Amino acid sequence: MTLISAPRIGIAGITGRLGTLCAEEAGDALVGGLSRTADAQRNITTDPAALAKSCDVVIDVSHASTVPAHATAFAQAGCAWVLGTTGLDQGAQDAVNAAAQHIPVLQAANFSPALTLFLELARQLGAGLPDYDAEILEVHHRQKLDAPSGTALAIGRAVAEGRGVNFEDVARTDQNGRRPDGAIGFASLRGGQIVGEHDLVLMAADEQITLSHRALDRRVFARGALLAARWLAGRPAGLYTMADALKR
Ligand SMILES: NC(=O)C1=CN([C@@H]2O[C@H](COP(=O)(O)OP(=O)(O)OC[C@H]3O[C@@H](n4cnc5c(N)ncnc54)[C@H](OP(=O)(O)O)[C@@H]3O)[C@@H](O)[C@H]2O)C=CC1
Ligand SMILES: O=C(O)C1=N[C@H](C(=O)O)C[C@H](O)C1
Repeated sequence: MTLISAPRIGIAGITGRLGTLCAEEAGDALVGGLSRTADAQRNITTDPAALAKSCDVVIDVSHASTVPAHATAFAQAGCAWVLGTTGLDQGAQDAVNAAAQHIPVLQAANFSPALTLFLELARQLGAGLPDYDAEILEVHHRQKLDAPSGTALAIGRAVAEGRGVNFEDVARTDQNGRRPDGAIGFASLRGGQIVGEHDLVLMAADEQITLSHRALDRRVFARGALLAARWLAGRPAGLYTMADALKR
C-alpha cells in the first residue's frame, strides 16, 4: 500500500450545493470536476473516465442515477472513490460493491464526524433497548430529492444491527396500520433551507430516549468529505466507512 500524501482530487457534482463547498475546501488539490455541462475553464468534464484518469480520488456528491456509470469508470481508471450520494437503489449499490473489489471506496451517507459517532450510539441503543419502539425523524431543505434520507436509513440499519435483526424485515416508511412489534419507523419533513436534522426516538410505555443531530452548516459535510478523500487515496481496494477514516 502506498498512501498518497497530497492526493489530486476531483469532484462529481461539482456545481451542486455540496460539490461547490467541496471544491472550495479542496483548494489547490482540486484538479477538476464532473457535470452534465462541461466547462473547460474550470476543467469540468461530462466524462467520468476523463476525470478519474486525472486524479487520485473523486468525491462524488452528484445524483443516484450516475452511480453505476461512475462505478465502472472509476474502477477502470483505478481511482479511489468517496461516495456521498444517497438515494441509491439496489442495482446502484451492487455497482458500488463491485467497484470496491477493484478500488478503495468510502461510502458515507453523512460525512459529519458527530453523525458518524451517532451511528455507533444508535447500535448501542438498539442493542440495549431491544423492545422499545424505534422511530427516526429527519428534516431537510425543500430541494432534497430522496426520502428517507440516507442518514436516516443508516441510523435505522445501525439500530437493526444492534438488535441482530435484518433491517429490510423491520423498516417501516408507511405508517398506516397497526405498528408491528420490532418495527423501525421513518418520517420525513421537507421545507425551507434546513441543512439536515436527525432524531432517533426509542419509546416504551413508561419512558423514552431521543438522540438528536443538527447539521448547522453544510460545510461540516464538505470538511468530512475532504478528510475522507485524503485518508482513502492509496489504500487497498475495499469498501470503507467514515468510521474507518476517523479512527484515532
Ligand atoms: N454524505 C454527505 O455527508 C452528504 C450527502 N449529500 C448527498 O449528496 C447528493 C447531492 O446533494 P446536493 O449537493 O444537495 O444536491 P445538488 O442537486 O445541489 O447537486 C447534485 C449535482 O448533481 C448533478 N445532478 C443532479 N441531477 C442529476 C441527474 N439527474 N443526473 C446527473 N447529474 C445530476 C447536478 O450537477 P450538474 O447539473 O452540473 O450536472 C447537481 O449540481 C445528494 O444525494 C445528497 O443526499 C448531501 C449532503 C451531505
Ligand atoms: O440532501 C442533503 O442535503 C443531505 N443528504 C444526506 C442524506 O440523505 O442523509 C446527508 C445530509 O443529511 C444532507
